[in-house]
Amino acid sequence: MVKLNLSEKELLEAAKKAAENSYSPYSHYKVGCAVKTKDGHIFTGCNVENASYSLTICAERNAIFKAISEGHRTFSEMAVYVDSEESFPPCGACRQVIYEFAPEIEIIYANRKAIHKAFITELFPSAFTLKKD
Ligand SMILES: O=c1ccn([C@H]2C[C@H](O)[C@@H](CO)O2)c(=O)[nH]1
Ligand SMILES: [Zn+2]
Repeated sequence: MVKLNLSEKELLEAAKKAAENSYSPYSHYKVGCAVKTKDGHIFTGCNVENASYSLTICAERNAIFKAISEGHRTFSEMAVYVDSEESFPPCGACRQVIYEFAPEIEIIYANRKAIHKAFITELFPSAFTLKKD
């Protein structure tokens, strides 16, 4: 079990709260994510499912896209919470999106029983990138 500092605890609490808004009548996985921008704002997101399953958006991408849409592009921390007894790190699609905006970020991912931490570079080695303007 990893130890969290105060800022990380606050972020995980925000992710947990966001999971309460999860719309997941198909998988029943309630996922919440909170990202902190380098200037200290917290944005949250939950997973939103659809009867056409592939249209589902994960909590992580929802949180990041909300921040980007509000003009925030630099992130220092991310926490993901799933209201379940099993934990999973972000899916492949989310890893690609996280890497785009925060290639050095450490991700806290937790469930009802355990807390884990991993850098995006560990989860997503050899990332696909392009030169930016
Ligand atoms: O990184 C992930 C992986 C899955 N989910 C959601 C999508 C779907 O609603 C449910 C089961 O895949 O979990 C996330 O929110 N984040
Ligand atoms: Zn995902």
